[in-house]
This record gives sequence, C-alpha cells and structure tokens, in this order.
Amino acid sequence: MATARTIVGMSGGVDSSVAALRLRESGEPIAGLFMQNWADDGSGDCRAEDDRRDAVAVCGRLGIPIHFRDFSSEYWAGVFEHFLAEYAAGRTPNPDVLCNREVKFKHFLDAARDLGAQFIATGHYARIALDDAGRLQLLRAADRGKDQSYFLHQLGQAQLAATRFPLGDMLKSDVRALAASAALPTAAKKDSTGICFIGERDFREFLGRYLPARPGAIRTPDGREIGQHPGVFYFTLGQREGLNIGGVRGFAQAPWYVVGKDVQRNVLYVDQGIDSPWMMSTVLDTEAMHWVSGAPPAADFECTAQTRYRQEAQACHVQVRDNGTLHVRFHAPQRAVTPGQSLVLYDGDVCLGGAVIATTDAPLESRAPPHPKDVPAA
Ligand SMILES: Nc1ncnc2c1ncn2[C@@H]1O[C@H](COP(=O)(O)OP(=O)(O)OP(=O)(O)O)[C@@H](O)[C@H]1O
Repeated sequence: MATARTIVGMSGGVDSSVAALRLRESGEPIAGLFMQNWADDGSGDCRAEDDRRDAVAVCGRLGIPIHFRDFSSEYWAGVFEHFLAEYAAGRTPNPDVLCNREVKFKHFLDAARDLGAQFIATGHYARIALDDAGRLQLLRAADRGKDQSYFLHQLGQAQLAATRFPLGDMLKSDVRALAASAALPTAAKKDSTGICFIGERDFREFLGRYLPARPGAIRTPDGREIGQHPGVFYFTLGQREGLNIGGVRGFAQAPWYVVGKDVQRNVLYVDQGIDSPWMMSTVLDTEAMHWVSGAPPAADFECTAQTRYRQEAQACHVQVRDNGTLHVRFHAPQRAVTPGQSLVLYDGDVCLGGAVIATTDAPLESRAPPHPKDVPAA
C-alpha cells in the first residue's frame, strides 16, 4: 500500500469520519490515526473504547489503514497540569485550546510525519487560505454555527502548512447527510460535548478528585454573607447554576450570578441581575499574544474579538505592548469576561490569533474586593 500522504485524526465521531471520506473520494492515499489522550480511570464515563471501536469501523468501511497512539502522558503534562494549576489559582482555563496546540497539532503532527505523511487532517470546522503576501490564514468555517477557529487560534504558519480541514466549507447538516449516504457507522452518532478527551462528566466531582474542596462564604459585593460555597474554583464568572442560594432576606426573589472570586480569602461574590455591573468590563489585558501570521498587523489597530466560544465578535481597539501582551478596549461593556479564557481576534473572517486573558477592569477584578470581616451576615 502507498504511504499515506495525509493522516486523518479519527476520533470515532461523524466529523472526522466525513473528513476522511472526502479525502478518500479525492483518490489520494490516506490513513487514519486514533489518539488516546486520557487513561481510562474505570469510572465508566470515559468513552474512549467506544470511540476507538467506531474509528476502526469507519476506517474499515473506507478501506484505509488505522494507526493508534497513546498521548496520555503528553496530554497530562502539556494540558492537564496547566488546567489544574489555573483552577487552583481561581482562573477558568480553556483546555481545548491547549489540547489543540500541545497534542493535536504537535504530537499528532509529529506522529504523522514519522509515518511518512505530509499532512494531517481533522474534522474541525475552520478553513485555511493564502493571503496576498503568501502567508497562510486561519478562516472561520462556512457553517457559522459550528465554526471552531476560536479553539484553533494558537496554530501558526508551520502547523497550517501541514494541516487540512476537509469540512471547512461544509454545513454540518450536509456532513451528516453525506455520512448517511455513505453508510458510515457514525452517521447518526451524537456529537461529543465536554472537555477535550476528558469528556462529559460530573465536572464538580471530577475536579474534586484533583483539587481538594475548600468550602467558604458566598458574599454580596458589599460583603454580606448570604450562603456557603463548596470551593471557589468550581465556579466561573457569570455562572448562575449550582449556587444554591435563594430566598435571601432583604433581597428580591431573583437569580444570583457569580460576579467575582477571591481565591486568597476563599470568597465567592454574587449579585442579582444577568448584567450586574459587578461583572461588566470594557478593558482587558492579556498574556503573550500568539499571531497566526507570525506578527501583529500594527502596533495599534481596530478589529473584533471574542472572549468566549459562543459569542458574536465584539468591536475593540488593540494595543500591542513591547513584551507581546495586549491591552484591549471594547467599544461596549462586556459581560463576565473571564481570566484564564482566551481572547481571540478577528478581522472579518480571518482569525488573527489569540491570548489568555490575564486581567479585566471589572470592579471585583481590578481592585481588592471590600474586606468583609466587619460586615454582619444578612
Ligand atoms: N481521539 C482522537 N483521535 C484522533 N483524532 C481526534 C481525536 N479526537 C479528536 N480528533 C480530531 O480532532 C477533531 C476535532 O475534535 P473535536 O473533539 O472537536 O471533535 P468533533 O468536532 O466532535 O469531531 P468528531 O465528530 O470527529 O468527533 C476531530 O474531528 C478529529 O479529527
């Protein structure tokens, strides 16, 4: 059999199945590769075995070879340790961004090269194009509802040159239809959700296995204690679920939202109102920025940005500092911008790159929260 020119990352899902199908139809020699990145812990919620079986079945149906690699120690060292450290520091990391950079477009790419291939392909929804200066661009997918460029913003020129996204110009509905017409065993398989490779689990229980729970006070921004939390790192800015507070004397019967976390004092701050001013910010600063093109377009420019995956891109002004970090000012206040999450910049459909959000000017972020020790409980 001819050496595969492209190795397709086969996850056992419908997207990578159709990515392989499309490449196969073009007639080039391809092979699949299934990665195992999380050691099955016997808890029953790791679906890796089912996924592996499905990946094998799809490759069988397509008549292509499949390879296997275990990157679980690489995932642990390159993604999971950082994930835990971020949570322990009270931030909310995005492991999927790191997983793409550290595993899928690093170890998987290296493995494909070791197998003699020139390219890797995945079932991600994003596109790659060439700009006028001959640089590769990462573009949003044709299917805006599925666009995954946000998670891929850490890719650079070298990775893009070696990558193919066969689904970038397709709608998800057409992907499903194509899978069904080709009788792929994954045609009707449910889309995966949850954290990359860790999967769908009871998140609190899962995190609790690695970070000891430290219960503490839930307070209003002016310091009144209105409840107890099981551990601040279980909560994210803007979150409503899981607070277990309600019917607090002196307050309206309205939902409460997390508006701040003070890890040092082990306090979770909450307020009522989905757009509480306590969680609004207009300015943020980032850690070192990664540019897909390799360099910033200017030292100072206007563009749009997302501070979370499911969000309309927001107009902003970006200043690039000498040390490579960004200072970003949005045209309109933003809700629950969360340190640890990624800021991703766009120029129209072009993903310029991204950086981890370090700080914001949300009231509880930018100055020390009021010390509650002298405030009586409500
Ligand atoms: N275990 C794995 N082994 C090999 N490749 C993988 C694996 N997990 C994910 N990938 C690759 O990364 C792509 C995006 O992964 P993601 O977790 O976002 O899955 P998805 O969008 O649900 O796609 P799919 O339907 O193929 O599972 C997949 O389409 C696949 O090409």
